[in-house]
Order: sequence, then C-alpha cells, then structure tokens
Amino acid sequence: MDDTLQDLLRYAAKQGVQLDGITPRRLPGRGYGMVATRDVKEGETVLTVPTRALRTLATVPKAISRKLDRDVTVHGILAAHLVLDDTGDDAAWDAVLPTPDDLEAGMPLLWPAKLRDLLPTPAKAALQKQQTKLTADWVCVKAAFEKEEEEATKEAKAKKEAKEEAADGKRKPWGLTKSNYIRAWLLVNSRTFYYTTPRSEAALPSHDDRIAMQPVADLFNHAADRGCKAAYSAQGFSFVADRVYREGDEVPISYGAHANDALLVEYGFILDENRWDEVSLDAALLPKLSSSPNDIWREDLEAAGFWGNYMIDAATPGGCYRTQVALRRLLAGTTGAVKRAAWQQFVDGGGDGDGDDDESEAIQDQVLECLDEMAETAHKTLAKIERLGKAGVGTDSQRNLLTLRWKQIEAMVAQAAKKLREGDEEEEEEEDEPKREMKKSKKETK
Ligand SMILES: C[S@@+](CC[C@H](N)C(=O)[O-])C[C@H]1O[C@@H](n2cnc3c(N)ncnc32)[C@H](O)[C@@H]1O
Repeated sequence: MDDTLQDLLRYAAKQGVQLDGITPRRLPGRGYGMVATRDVKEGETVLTVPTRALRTLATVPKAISRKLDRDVTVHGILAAHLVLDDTGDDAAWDAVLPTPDDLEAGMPLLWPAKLRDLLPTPAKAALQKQQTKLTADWVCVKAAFEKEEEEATKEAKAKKEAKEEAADGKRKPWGLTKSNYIRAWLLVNSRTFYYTTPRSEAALPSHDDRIAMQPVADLFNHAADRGCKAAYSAQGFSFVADRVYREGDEVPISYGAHANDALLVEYGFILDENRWDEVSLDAALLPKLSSSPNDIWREDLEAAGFWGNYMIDAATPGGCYRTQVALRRLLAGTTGAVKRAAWQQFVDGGGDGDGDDDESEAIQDQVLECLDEMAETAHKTLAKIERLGKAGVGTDSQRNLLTLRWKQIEAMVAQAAKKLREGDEEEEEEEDEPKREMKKSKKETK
C-alpha cells in the first residue's frame, strides 16, 4: 500500500472511522474505490463513520459561515470551507481527492462549450441547473471573501502554492480563486451524503441542504443495482454489505436510481450496464409538438404538466406515460373540440394508455418516427464529435466519454425500434393464426 493510503488510514483511525474487511485502493479508470480485504458476509458492517468525523454546516468554522448570507446553499458553504481551510488537519484526505485534471476529464461543467453543446437533452438541462446554482454560490462567496481586483493576483499565487505543495507534499490552503472554488464545489457535488437529523430538519427546510461530507466513506464507487446499504443514527453512518463479497472484489454503494445522463453531469462518469438508463425523445418530439397553430398542443401540455421529459427505456420502448399523453394530444388534432375534451378526460382520469387499436398504432408510428430521428441525431452527433477531435477541441477523455454516451443512445434507440417493430410482426402473426387454424381444420376434416 502506498504512503498516501497509509496516511489516509491513519487519519481515518484518528477520526474514529472503522473499516472492517474493506480498504481503499486505486482502481483503473475510477480513481479510488473500496475493495474487500477478505471474504465479507452479507449483513456485515464494513465501515462506520462517527458523527464527529462528518463535515456538515455545523463543522464549518463560524468565521466562514457567518460571512455568507442565506442565499448560499450548504453545498456552497462546504465548498468555501474546502478552499479556505488552512488548518492542514485533513491533509491526508486532501491527498486522495480527485485532481483538477481528473475532474476536467469527466465533469461536463469543465468541458469546452462546443462539447457541452453536444450533450444529450437531459444532461444539458441538468448542467444548466448546476451552472445556475454554482454561479449563485460563487457570486456570494466571492463577494464575502474577496475583492474582485485581487482575483488575478490570487490566481497566480494559488498556482505558485500548488507547485510548492507538490514539492513538499503538505496541504496548503487552496486559496479562493474561481477555479479552486469550482473544483471544491464539484467535489462536494459528487461526494456528499444526505443527512437529515432532527436539528438539520428544523434548521434547513431544503432537503438539498441536509448534506454531509464523509472523508473515507466518500471513496465508495457507485453501482446501479447493488451496493452496501448506508444508514445513519445519532452515532453516525454505517455501511452494511448487501451480499457476499470475495477478497479483492470492489465493494460499491448505490448513489441512487440515476440514468447515465445524470451520472455524467453530476459525477462525471457513465455505466456500461445501467438498469436505470433511459433516452430522451425531447429533441425529436418537442419540435413536432411545437408545430400546432397557436401552439395549442404546447399550451395544453404545459397546463396539464406534461410538457417535455419524454423518455424511453428498455422496459418501455413505446415511451413513458408522459410520451403517451403528449402523443395522444398530438393525435387529437388542432380543431376537434370533442377529441380535445376526450384527451383532457384521459389526462384527468390518469388513463392507463390503453386506447383503441387505431390510436395505439398511430401512437406507435409517431414513437417510431421519433426513434428514427434520434438515431439520426446520434449518428450526426458522433460525426461532429469526431470532427471536433480533429480540430483539437477538448481532451481525448472528454470526447471519448461523450462518444460513449451517444453510442449508448444509438444502441438503446435501435433496440427500442426493433422491439416495437417485432411486436407488430408478432401481432400480425397472431391475427393470421386463426386463419391458418381454420385452413388446417378444413384440411383435417377432409
Ligand atoms: C464519491 S466519489 C468515489 C470515489 C472516487 N472514485 C475517488 O477516487 O475519489 C465519486 C466519484 O467516483 C467516480 N466513480 C464512482 N463510481 C464510479 C463508477 N462506477 N465508474 C467510474 N467512476 C466512478 C466518479 O468520478 C465520481 O464522481
């Protein structure tokens, strides 16, 4: 085990963090992760983190939190603490945190605009929200701690300090520059745990503010459909094995039921196998829905709360319920009041999507059109990424990640279209079946 990890384990022990049967290790392509040091039984507690080892709003020095007004999120305050901390107490943890280069490779927030423009629709929307929240936090933090004119000087100083740090291996305060703040903010974004206590519940109305950083426990990587169960009490957090792990196995947790677009923007990676993954049809369907006279389809769908977020996944190749509602609105046309009222009734009654055969077929045809369009979009986007690569835009890691995501989309869209078309063929065969049966029985009776 290298010195960095030895230091981290000593630091963990000092904080009262107890590892039992797992240890952090470098893993190819995913930074650090937790690995079983022996066979671990299902139900065993593999890690406990006492409350005193958590980093929450309550542990941010008052000198920092008092200067920040109520507009700054707890996320933003924890990030400010990371950059301003000059105690050196967490040097061992600091040493294993992802570097600026690591973050730049995965986090779309740090990608060049030309690559960000090519993100799939849900990823773009998530990125937009992230940018808005970060900007609001940064504006307040900067106003509280830094005079604008000093920024350039501080940036230069921080670079010099980073070099010195590399030289003597000790943690220095990062310094309050915009790039350091963004790094800290993204680290908080990707390594906090929800932590609701009676106190935080009373003091922090927003669920998003009830968060804690957990040095060491934040080295668990994510798995979509399994992973240790995290639980917390007044004593702190514990992580319990969800199944048997053999010595050397990676031991993950689950960050939640996230599709790959969300994982990409919030955590900077995507999974090859992700049972929560889905593809947005918005890029194909929203323009269709925007083509009615006076924008009546949009108006109706917005009023009913069904505008956008039209998804398909492996289990629903014909589109989610929202897609069905939107397409029913489109098929109800623009002039027929009766059809429009029937659609409204369908929405109000929470219709189950079963319509008459003609309508179901028409909906499916529309979905197939959208799927074909999405396949075309994926194809064109992949070509654009390749061209950007030739023009030297972005790094290989950034472009590879984006390429991989669009290839996943291409495959999911093709799979959905195949399933729908095969479904049609099966139905046709079933319809033909009675005829064949009839012919057969005629022969037999002869
Ligand atoms: C909470 S940290 C986990 C520890 C992290 N690997 C590290 O070295 O600090 C979350 C980050 O780990 C990485 N990560 C987590 N799960 C992953 C996975 N299944 N595949 C690839 N990277 C993963 C991503 O970079 C993510 O932002």
